[in-house]
Amino acid sequence: MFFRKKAAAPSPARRDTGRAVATRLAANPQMTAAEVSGVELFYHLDFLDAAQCDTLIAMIDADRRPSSLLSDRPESDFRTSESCDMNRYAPEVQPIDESIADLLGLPHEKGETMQGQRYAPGQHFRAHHDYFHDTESYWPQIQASGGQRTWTAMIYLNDVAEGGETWFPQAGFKIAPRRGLLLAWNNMNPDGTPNTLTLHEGMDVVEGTKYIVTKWFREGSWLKRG
Ligand SMILES: O=C(O)CCC(=O)C(=O)O
Ligand SMILES: [Fe+2]
Repeated sequence: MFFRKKAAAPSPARRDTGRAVATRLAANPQMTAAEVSGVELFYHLDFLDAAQCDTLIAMIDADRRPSSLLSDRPESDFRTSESCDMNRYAPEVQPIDESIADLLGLPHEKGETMQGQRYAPGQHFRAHHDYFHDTESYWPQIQASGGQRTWTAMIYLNDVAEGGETWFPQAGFKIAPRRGLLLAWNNMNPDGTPNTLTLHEGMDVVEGTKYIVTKWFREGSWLKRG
């Protein structure tokens, strides 16, 4: 009898989603594929205009609360930003929410509620994976709410005077906040297993305030049908 750490099982559904989204993004002339090793990562320099960014920033400022962390071992210094949920049916949010899903070619039902995030100087989100770990106690609840996360889309709502870069230390990629820029990456490997190289960090803001929105997509439907 051998006892060894269970390897993640390949997933044809996640593999197919990964391929379909990457093919769609690669075919979009407004998207650029980032030169990184081992992670599928694309960006769009001007996904939102200044007025859309300002609207979302005002909503985040009005509704922010300390960010939370889904983990069996939360650390107090790990994610020090503030967050809020962006109601997908709010008239200012809905067109943006749907345009992100359309950009990736995913049904909006697979998208979690868009999250607004605000980082003051000294605040950060330490290195983490966006995918869920099937060894954590939250896993059954994740499976019941659409399963594993596949793609992440993030939009920077403003320029930041210093700091606040998003850093992928293992893939060797770092990008500074730039108003309106959308970054999207596949959290899975080509075979549909979690890609450890997607480890990333929201680095400390040094000067200014950083505002972003993040949209995580699940393999199944996150939205409950009523
Ligand atoms: O703030 C950043 O640059 C990264 C945010 C992030 O990783 C997330 O929201 O999952
Ligand atoms: Fe993340």
